[in-house]
Amino acid sequence: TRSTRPKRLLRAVQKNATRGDPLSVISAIDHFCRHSEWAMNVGDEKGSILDSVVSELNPNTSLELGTYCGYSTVRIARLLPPGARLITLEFNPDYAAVARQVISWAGVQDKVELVEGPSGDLIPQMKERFGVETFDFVFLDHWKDRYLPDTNLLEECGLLRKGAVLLADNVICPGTPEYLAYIRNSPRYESRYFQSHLEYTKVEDGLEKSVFLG
Ligand SMILES: O=C(NC/C=C/[C@H]1O[C@@H](n2cnc3c(NCCO)ncnc32)[C@H](O)[C@@H]1O)c1cc(-c2ccc(F)cc2)cc(O)c1O
Ligand SMILES: [Mg+2]
Repeated sequence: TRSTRPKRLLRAVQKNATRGDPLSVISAIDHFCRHSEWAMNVGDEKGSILDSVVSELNPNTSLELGTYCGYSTVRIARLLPPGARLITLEFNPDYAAVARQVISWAGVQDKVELVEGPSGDLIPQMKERFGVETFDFVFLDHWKDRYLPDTNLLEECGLLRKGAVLLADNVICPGTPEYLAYIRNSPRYESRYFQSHLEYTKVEDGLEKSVFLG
């Protein structure tokens, strides 16, 4: 079947990374994206900021919107304490199939639940179907015009714990203007911008970290 960029990325992981070694999977993907084909992973520079937010928070229950090839899924999952879990949502079955293999190559599959489907349908099912009480951490990296509606959905479904952290990728490039305007002006959030660069480039981009105040 036709080769796609995610499939070529997966082949690079299987060729260059060591099974069960998440760091080797992360660096194999970063190398592939720098030297072979750019891909929309959060990347190493913004990835280090993601790592520090996750390590400081030590979240028990995390949500990722937009798995793509599983790069940030692996970055987050490798830092989670035993018993903690990450639910990641991906509605493209081809991307989901690649991500499942990247996640298991890294050996973090026991901490990750990849659910195929659109976030708009799945978020309201988190409590009943997935036994989630509230999320401690949410990483937003899916369609940029869906950050705000999905944040409102998480609020409406009572899925954010007081003190929960939302970390949004690409708030500059491609940009998420409606989301930024909302989250920076809402009295229910305390936000901070972490300046960085678009993955594998010198273009400015950054992450917005927002604490839900309840
Ligand atoms: O567009 C970007 N990301 C989108 C990610 C989409 C992934 O998430 C999945 N997805 C989307 N919506 C939903 C959904 N729910 C919503 C729909 O129901 N529910 C579940 N899964 C969903 C897709 O299937 C993909 O797997 C981006 C672009 C650049 C970029 C910058 C500069 C450039 F020049 C070019 C590109 C850089 C980045 O870091 C970026 O993240
Ligand atoms: Mg992104």
